[in-house]
This record gives sequence, C-alpha cells and structure tokens, in this order.
Amino acid sequence: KKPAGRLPPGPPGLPLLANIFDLPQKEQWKTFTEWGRKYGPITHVSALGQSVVVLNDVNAASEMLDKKSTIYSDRPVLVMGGELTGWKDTLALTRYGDRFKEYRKHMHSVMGSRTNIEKTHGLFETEALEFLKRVLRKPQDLAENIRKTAGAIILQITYGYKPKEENDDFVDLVDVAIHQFSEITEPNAYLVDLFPPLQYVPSWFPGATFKKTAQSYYQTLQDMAEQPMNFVRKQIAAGEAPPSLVANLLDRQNTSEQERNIKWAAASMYSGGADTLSSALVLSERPTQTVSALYSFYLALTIYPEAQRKAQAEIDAVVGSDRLPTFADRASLPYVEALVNEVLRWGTVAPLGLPHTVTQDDIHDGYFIEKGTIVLANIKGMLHNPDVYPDPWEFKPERFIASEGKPAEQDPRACCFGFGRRICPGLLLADATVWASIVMSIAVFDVERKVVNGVEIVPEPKYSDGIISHPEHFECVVKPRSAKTEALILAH
Ligand code: HEM
Repeated sequence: KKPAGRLPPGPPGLPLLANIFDLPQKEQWKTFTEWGRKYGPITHVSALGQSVVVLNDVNAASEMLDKKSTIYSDRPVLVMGGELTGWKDTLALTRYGDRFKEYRKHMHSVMGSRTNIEKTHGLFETEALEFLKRVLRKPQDLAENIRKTAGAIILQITYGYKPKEENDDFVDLVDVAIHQFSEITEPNAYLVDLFPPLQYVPSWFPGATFKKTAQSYYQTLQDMAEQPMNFVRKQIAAGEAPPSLVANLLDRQNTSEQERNIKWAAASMYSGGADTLSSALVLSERPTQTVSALYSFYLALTIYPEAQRKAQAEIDAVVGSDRLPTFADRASLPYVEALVNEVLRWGTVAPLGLPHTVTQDDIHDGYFIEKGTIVLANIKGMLHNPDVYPDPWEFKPERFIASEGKPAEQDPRACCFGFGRRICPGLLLADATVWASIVMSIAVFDVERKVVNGVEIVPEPKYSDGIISHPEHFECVVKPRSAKTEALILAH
C-alpha cells in the first residue's frame, strides 16, 4: 500500500521485502544508533508490510510518545507470545483501552505516588537488610540474592505474602511462567508470529505442536495469576489479610470483570517486576529489571573502586558508623544519589523499552505515521549519546553533580522508564528499591576485584541481549568493611 504522505528517512531496503534484512536480530540498539547518526532522530523501516519507527533522541521520543500519548500508547499483538498463551492479559501486552486504564489505576494505588511509596519505606529498608544478610551468608550467590530481594518486595506489596527463603511455591510458579514467556518471545521462535493465520490451524493438525505448547503454557500462567489470589481470599475470610494491592481491592463487592482486572493487575506487578519481558534470560538466571540494575551496580563498583570510596566517605560523614542509612538520609547523600543515576544510565536495563503502536494515522514533524506503526525508543542509544553524556561508557557519578560552570548532565529518568501512558508503573518502587539496596551495600560492604595468582581481575562490562538486559556473570569479592559493620547487619 502506498503511504499517504512522506515517510521519515531510513535505510532504502529491497522492493517487496523492504527492510527485512536491515532489521538486526542481535544488539538492535547499535544498528538503531547508526541509523540515528545517518538519518536523524526519527527513522522509518518496514518489513513484510509492517512499518517500524525508531526514535533516537529523548526530545523526539517525548514529542511523539508523551505529548501525543492518546494515540501512541497501544501495543503490538503477539500471537504465540500474547494471544495463545494468555500473556495478552498482563499489562505490558494489554491493548490501550478501559482494561489498561483499570490495571494502571490499581497499580497506582500501591506504588504510583510518593506518598504510597513513603508508606512502604519500612518494607524496603527491612528487605534491603535481609539482602545484606543473604550476601553475608552467601556472597558468591549475588545474582540470586538480588533476585530474592526484588521478588520479596513485590509479593508483599501485591499480595501481602512473604515468600519462604528457599523453594517457595509461588516464586517457583512465577519462575516457570516467566521462563516460558522468555522462550516464546525469543525472536522468530514461533512461525505463527510471522504468519498469524496459522493460529487457526486445529491442534491435531501435523506441525501444529505449538498449539499444545500454548495450551500448557496458558495453564501455567492461569495458575500463576490464580493461586496467590486464592491465598489472599483465604486470608480475608480469616480476617488476617495484611494490606496489599489485592487485599485492599478485593475486600468489596466486586463484579467478575472487576475481579478479573484485579487478578491481572496483580499478576502484571509480579511479572513486570520479575521480568516477564526478558527474552534473553533463559536458563537459571532470571533477573528482574531491578535486579539488572543492582547487578550493574556491583559490576560498576568492581571496575571503579574510586566511586565506592567516595560514596563510603560520604555515608561515613553523614550517617556515621553506628547505624545503617535510612530514607531519612537520602537528601543528605548527593554522591550516592548521583551514583544511583549513573547505575540507571550506564547499565541500561531496557535497551529499547517496550514497543508502542499508534492507533490512528498521524502527521508528525511533517512525516506520515501510519496507523499500526510500531514505535521503538532506542533508550540505550539515548543514555550513551556522547553529545548528552561525554565519555558515555565510563561510569562517572560526578556527571550528575553540577559544578562551577558545568551543569549536571540529563537525569536518566528522562527516558529509562519509557514514555507516555505506558511509562513504567513501577518506577517509584524501582527507584526506592535500588536506592535502599545500594546505600546499604555501600555502607557495610567492600566490593573488591578477585585476585588470581597475584593479579587483580578487572571484569569487562558485557551485557546480555534481549528486552531486559543485564550484566553477564562476572567475578567479584564482597566482604564486610569491618567487624563493626558486620555486627551492624547481624544486630537487626
Ligand atoms: C530499574 C527498574 C526498572 C526499569 C528500568 C523499568 C523500565 C521499564 C520500561 C522502559 C518500560 C516500558 C515503558 C514504555 O512502554 O514506554 C516498563 C514497563 C513496565 N514496567 Fe518497568 N522498569 C523497572 C522496574 C519495574 C518494577 C519494579 C515493576 C513492578 C513492580 C515494573 C512493572 C512494569 C510494567 C507492568 C510495565 C508495563 C507497562 C504498560 O505496558 O503499561 N517495572 N518498565
């Protein structure tokens, strides 16, 4: 079909197949950054009749996705990833509309404002302390310790449920479900996502095994959403339910549609926080977004010991060594704040955010954007743009502290949580979790390089590919700064 206006510039492509060979399978953000340099901040490509617009600049993304959010807030339809396996019912894949709004309202009620988050500060502090204890017990299991912390926080806020330290039924169920989601959303994993009519093939038809897989994954997902709901229902009946998203909302006369929306809003909290969207993290490691950020933090401290020393000096001066830092200290710790910003920038968690689609034809900046176009924001490119962040691959918290004649560089939150009506609903919770875990870790631990045969090993920052990106496994040594800090952890 001929476009009804001038398309944004982009690679020329082939007749008929258009840009199908230009679309990279791996590290897409790198290719997108090159397009940005070559064609400008708004680039267009198309493949098999699907238009894709890539945004390479924070302002361009904000002009389109924030300012015109009423039409740029839909999501593409995934056949295997969403329709057949039921994941379409979670927020991240829900089409723009009434259900979407209701889910977001529910989530907002527990984590959408500073006031809600402040009410939960105690929980973040307690869980950050639990985290320190886990690290003390098993310093070698850093990724697993971080994952448990993020999971425990989200399950408590969502269902008022505190998971067991090992082999927790709900946690295991979510893990299986997320593992399945990662598998079905790997690029080109299922033919049916390239040729949607295949979904109508009956399941007994030879070659239609994907339908059986879909049915089994569908069941896992239903269990993941239903079982913790039943836990809360029982607690309510017994008059024992602590406040949580589900308990606060279920405790009324709900219609079945309302109950359904509570169930899926809750399931989206966990699977959003616990990384539904990771197509890269198959196998045993399934870090959440928050996990990815914290893992980056440990990686940064291992490579850049001077950042750790400066942060420790600040904490020692402000908090002293007789107690652990709390949220009440946050405003007095500007270097730690800058370090948290740098973790969110340097260790970009969601390189391309999630795709938005546009619900009506638009003329934007003089370009024609057709209804149904997929819009991707190259967040990793934006956060490593040398014009905005000089020496973008260096970990330098100082860049976020204004000094004489030099303003602070742009806050990574301008793009790292996405845009418009789809902006990450967990951003305040993520911010508080990351801050609490970072400040407490710096206060009590030294992160050091591993020494092998007298030689210090400096890890290379390597990141996994996929919707959620996290540092690949690296070696470091985490130990208490002193007997006094160790006692401080154990005293609580
Ligand atoms: C450092 C941590 C995190 C980062 C960097 C992050 C980033 C993002 C980004 C970039 C998006 C896509 C936004 C868009 O489409 O424009 C997103 C969506 C989402 N995030 Fe987060 N996130 C984080 C933590 C969390 C947490 C802790 C939760 C849950 C408690 C969460 C729940 C979600 C959900 C449910 C969506 C889908 C929203 C929708 O489709 O409307 N995220 N996040």
